[in-house]
Amino acid sequence: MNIHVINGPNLNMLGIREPEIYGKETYRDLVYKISEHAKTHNLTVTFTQSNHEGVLIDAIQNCYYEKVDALIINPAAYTHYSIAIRDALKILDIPIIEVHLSDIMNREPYRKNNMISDCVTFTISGKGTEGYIEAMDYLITVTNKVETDGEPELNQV
Ligand SMILES: O=C1C[C@@](O)(C(=O)O)C[C@@H](O)[C@@H]1O
Repeated sequence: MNIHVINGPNLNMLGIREPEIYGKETYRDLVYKISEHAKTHNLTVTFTQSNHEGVLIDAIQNCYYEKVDALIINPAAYTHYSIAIRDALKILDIPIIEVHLSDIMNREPYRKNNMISDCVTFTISGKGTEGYIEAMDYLITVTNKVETDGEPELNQV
């Protein structure tokens, strides 16, 4: 399985940026953690981090062209107001897991506004960097289930 991981604005500043909210691990630590987990489970992961909305949209569209199997995305602040990112996610017909390091539903009221939650497979919020690992584990479980269960209606004689 080949998974793309997209992180939005200011997530490159993890470890420096409000560590009491987002933790002490850096973006580099996050990429390492995800990559190590991917290695042990035979997954291919690629990454995009950008502070620019258009770059994030290009990365989402690229998942379509590159035939990526699943997307893990933390659009950061764009979660709360980007119709353009919402529209781009609607293009994809693959599992999309939305991850937030912090618990966005229990912070400032404006973070409750979520433009993408109804376009994603599910949302993991408030689990720090472990949220990305949980998203990968979910994708592994779902993929194994599809492989094990097969497509019974096609196999029936
Ligand atoms: O930049 C971020 C990070 C965030 O997506 C998170 O991971 O907790 C939550 C957003 O509200 C915020 O703007």
